[in-house]
Amino acid sequence: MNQAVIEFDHVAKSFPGHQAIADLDFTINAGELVSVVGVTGCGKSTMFNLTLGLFAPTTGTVRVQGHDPHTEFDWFRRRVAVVFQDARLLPWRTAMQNVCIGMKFAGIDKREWEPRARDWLARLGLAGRENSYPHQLSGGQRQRVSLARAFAVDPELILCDESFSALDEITAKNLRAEFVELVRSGGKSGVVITHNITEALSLGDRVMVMRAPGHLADDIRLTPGADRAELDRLRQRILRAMEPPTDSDVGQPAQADAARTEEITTA
Ligand SMILES: Nc1ncnc2c1ncn2[C@@H]1O[C@H](COP(=O)(O)OP(=O)(O)OP(=O)(O)O)[C@@H](O)[C@H]1O
Repeated sequence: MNQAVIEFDHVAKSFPGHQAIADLDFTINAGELVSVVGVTGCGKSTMFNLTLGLFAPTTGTVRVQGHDPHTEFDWFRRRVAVVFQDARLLPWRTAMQNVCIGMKFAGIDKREWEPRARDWLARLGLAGRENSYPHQLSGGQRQRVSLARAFAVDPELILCDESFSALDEITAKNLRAEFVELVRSGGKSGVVITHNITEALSLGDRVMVMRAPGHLADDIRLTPGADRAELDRLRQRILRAMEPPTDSDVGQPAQADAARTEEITTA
C-alpha cells in the first residue's frame, strides 16, 4: 500500500474578505515527485503554506506523514525543506555557513554541520566555493547553495516554490535534472510549484493543475517515455484546465473541475 506523505482532506482557507482555497482534496504518496501549475493567485503558495503549517486550514484537515503541520511544527523541522525562487541566502555568510544555518535550525548536531555542508556543496558542483559569499556567486550557484541547504537537512519532503524560474533555460534545465536525481536517489518526495508547463511535464510523476479559488482542475499521472505528440496533447490539456470556466460552462457538468486522475500510457 502507498504511504501518504501529504494529505489534504477537503481543505478550505479564507483570509478576511477573501477565499484563497475553496476545496483541496488530494493525496501525495511517499516517493512521488509532483508538479503544481496554475495561474497566478489560484492558491498554490497558500497550499504550500498550509503544508508547512504556517497557516491552519479554515475547514478540512492537512496531514504530512500523518501529522498536523500547524500544531506539530517542531516535528517538521527536519522532515520538510523548502527552496524558493530566490535563494534567500544570508549575504554576510559564506556558502558553507548558509548551508550550516539550515542544519542549525533543524536541530542537527553541530559536529555534523561542516562535513555535511561540504559534501552537499560538492554534490551540487560547488567544491572549492565553500568560502564564497553570495555576491561572489552567480544566480545559478546561489540556487545550488539553497538546494544544498535543503538537502543537507536530509528531509523526507522537499517543497520547491518556482525554484528554477529565475534561471536561464539551460541552467534551469541542468539544475532541474540534478534536483530530480537527488530526490530519486535519496528516496525523497518532492512537490514543485512552477509556471512552466514544460518543466511540469519533465519533472516527475504527476502534474496537479490548480484553478482559483484553490481547487484541483486536473490531476495527471505521467508515464516516462511520452513522445512529442503526447506531450503536446498534455500541454493543451493543462492549458485548458488552467483556464477559468466560460459562461457557457456554467450549469454544465464540471468535467474539468472534478479533479480526475488519468493514467497516461505512452510507452
Ligand atoms: N495572507 C493573506 N491575506 C489575504 N489574502 C491572501 C493572503 N495570502 C494569499 N492571499 C490571497 O489568496 C489568493 C491565493 O494566493 P497565493 O499566493 O496562494 O496564489 P499563487 O497561486 O501562489 O499565486 P502566484 O502564482 O502569483 O504566486 C490570492 O488572491 C491572494 O491575494
